[in-house]
Amino acid sequence: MYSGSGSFPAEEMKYLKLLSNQYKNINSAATEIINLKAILNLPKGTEHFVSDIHGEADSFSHVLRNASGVIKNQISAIFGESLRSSEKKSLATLIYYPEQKLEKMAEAEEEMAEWYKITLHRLVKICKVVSSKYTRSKVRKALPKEFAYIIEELLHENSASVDKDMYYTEIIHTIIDLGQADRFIVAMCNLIQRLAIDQLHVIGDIYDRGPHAARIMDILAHYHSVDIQWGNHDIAWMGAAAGCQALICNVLRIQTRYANLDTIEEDYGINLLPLATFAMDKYAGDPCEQFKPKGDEVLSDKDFNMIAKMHKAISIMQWKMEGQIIKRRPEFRMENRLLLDKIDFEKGTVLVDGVEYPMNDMNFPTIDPKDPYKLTEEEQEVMDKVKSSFVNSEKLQQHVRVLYHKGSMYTIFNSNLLFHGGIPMNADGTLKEVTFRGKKYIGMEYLDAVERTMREGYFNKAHTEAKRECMDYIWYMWCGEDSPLFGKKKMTTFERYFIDDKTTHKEEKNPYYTLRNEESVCEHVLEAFGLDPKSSHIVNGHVPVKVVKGESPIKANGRLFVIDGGFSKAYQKETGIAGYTLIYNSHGMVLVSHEPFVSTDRAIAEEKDILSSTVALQYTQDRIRVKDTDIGKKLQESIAELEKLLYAYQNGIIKEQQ
Ligand SMILES: O=P(O)(O)OC[C@H]1O[C@](O)(COP(=O)(O)O)[C@@H](O)[C@@H]1O
Ligand SMILES: [Mn+2]
Repeated sequence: MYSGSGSFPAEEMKYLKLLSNQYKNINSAATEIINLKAILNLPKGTEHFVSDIHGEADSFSHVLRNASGVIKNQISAIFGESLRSSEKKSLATLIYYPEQKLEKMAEAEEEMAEWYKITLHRLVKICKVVSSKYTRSKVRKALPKEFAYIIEELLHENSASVDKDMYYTEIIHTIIDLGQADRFIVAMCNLIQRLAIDQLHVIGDIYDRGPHAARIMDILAHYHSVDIQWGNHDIAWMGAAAGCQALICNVLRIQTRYANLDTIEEDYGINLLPLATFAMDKYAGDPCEQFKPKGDEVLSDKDFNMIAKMHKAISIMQWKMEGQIIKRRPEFRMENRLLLDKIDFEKGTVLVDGVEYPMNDMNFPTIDPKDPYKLTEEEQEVMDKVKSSFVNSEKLQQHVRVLYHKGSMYTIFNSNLLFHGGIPMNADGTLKEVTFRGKKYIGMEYLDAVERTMREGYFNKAHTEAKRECMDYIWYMWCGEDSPLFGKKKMTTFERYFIDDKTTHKEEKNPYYTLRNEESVCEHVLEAFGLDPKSSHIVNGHVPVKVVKGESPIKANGRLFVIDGGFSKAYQKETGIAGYTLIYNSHGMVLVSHEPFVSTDRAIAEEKDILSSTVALQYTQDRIRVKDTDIGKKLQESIAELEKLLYAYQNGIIKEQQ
């Protein structure tokens, strides 16, 4: 309680008077204080962390729907042995995919009215548990409008008296009689899904490799509470959407590499015809051996060959556009990536860091050895058309704005520091000083400066030098050595396509990626971000955890988690699993690993859930409450202000309003 003496300083008075417009008298201020104090004592909401989704919308969506296995566990905890395991499975499937499951039930179930009744009672039970740690007002906000009142009644039912029991049974009857059961069940299932995850954190790399990044972006755009830490693949798309030609080429190269043209053409309405026609003509007799698309997509021979040609055409354009950036930005110090001018067109070799290697492909009809970084007229035409499609794609621009709006380079949330890649570090574990746009930065300040540039590159006026400069920097963040999102000495894309000697494919990582295994190093990073080194954690993605080789996602004695578990199918043979979710609930932290997801169809028809297992736990002794969280701190500040207002009312400093 505030125990001041006399009046308040002028500034404070101004603020309290404003506050008194909202809490007009002693009663309303006191009520609000009581409410806020009650919230402080509730268990903290559950946070889920995922990363490196790489276009795998179906498994990502499933993991959201089943709350990384939490809902299934809750069903078991609530119903225990009182339900058969097949019934529990069926209930779980209903909660994850209510519309589809209802349709199936309508076909198969003979006693539909009875099924509705039993199901509604079960759903109410689950809903009660998942909503129990939120305030009524928060649950109310999550309720679909049309059923808000009824659901609230049902949630706060405690059938102590016979009368009440009849009342609730009557509600359920009426819902069924009025033919509203389906809609009502869908509403309840969505509510359970929504309440199971209070805050979602995406630690980057939503895009590339997998087929449906656009669908993931649609889900995130409408998600009730999410923050995104940009990954290198996300910023590649952000730069491409801003109009950076080198990144447009990169994005298209990766889409053709994984034969994911649907995202480009269907989701984003980007016309690839100019590229396809050009590639079919220019590389007509070329089998484009090195550019055959990856993945298990079934393609006709015709499509397969066409995509390979497009893949090669856009890759050559990429190296040209990148070469132009490297030449106009000597400050990037990326001259070792200028390889087109190191090709010996007679000998069929290339010089990489002074060593000569044979090239496995020498058909370069568009490269002029005297001016290898210049686009041909035709390439320029393709570039112009494709670029215009990117900057004018309404859907892409909308998704990129979501990335800007909900995303950032790093986030600090409830004492956890989240970022996709790494913080540039010296070999001795100190943070590396980086020169960025002519100024020197370290650690957090560097990431802040990068973030400003990321925003400027997109939002600044088109056709200005400032915007162009920022777009070049966005490209640097995709593949530059000192990029916190990339953090490897070089991206050896050219070598991977054209040099068979695998030693040239190596991409040496910044010391951060090994030093982060040490607790003291993580503590140092946490401190540099203003966090308590003994109680905070770092959460990273970006580098797949090679579980098959015995690598652990938990590093530095539990100070750091790497949660790139391989949502991406292409990386599952490396990781041996199909993704992680880190869960931070009121009991502590839990890391859950997921088995591969088969398909949404089988998840519904055969009730196949993702098998998830707990790989690590960090449980606290006392339950973590809202007062221990960031929101709790804000609430405590509000309470302090309200107590001052109360004091002002009680001591005649501010007049009560009616
Ligand atoms: O496996 P792919 O698709 O060939 O990609 C390899 C490239 O992807 C990268 O690993 C970057 O992607 P990630 O951020 O997903 O690691 C590069 O370092 C590497 O050159
Ligand atoms: Mn990455």
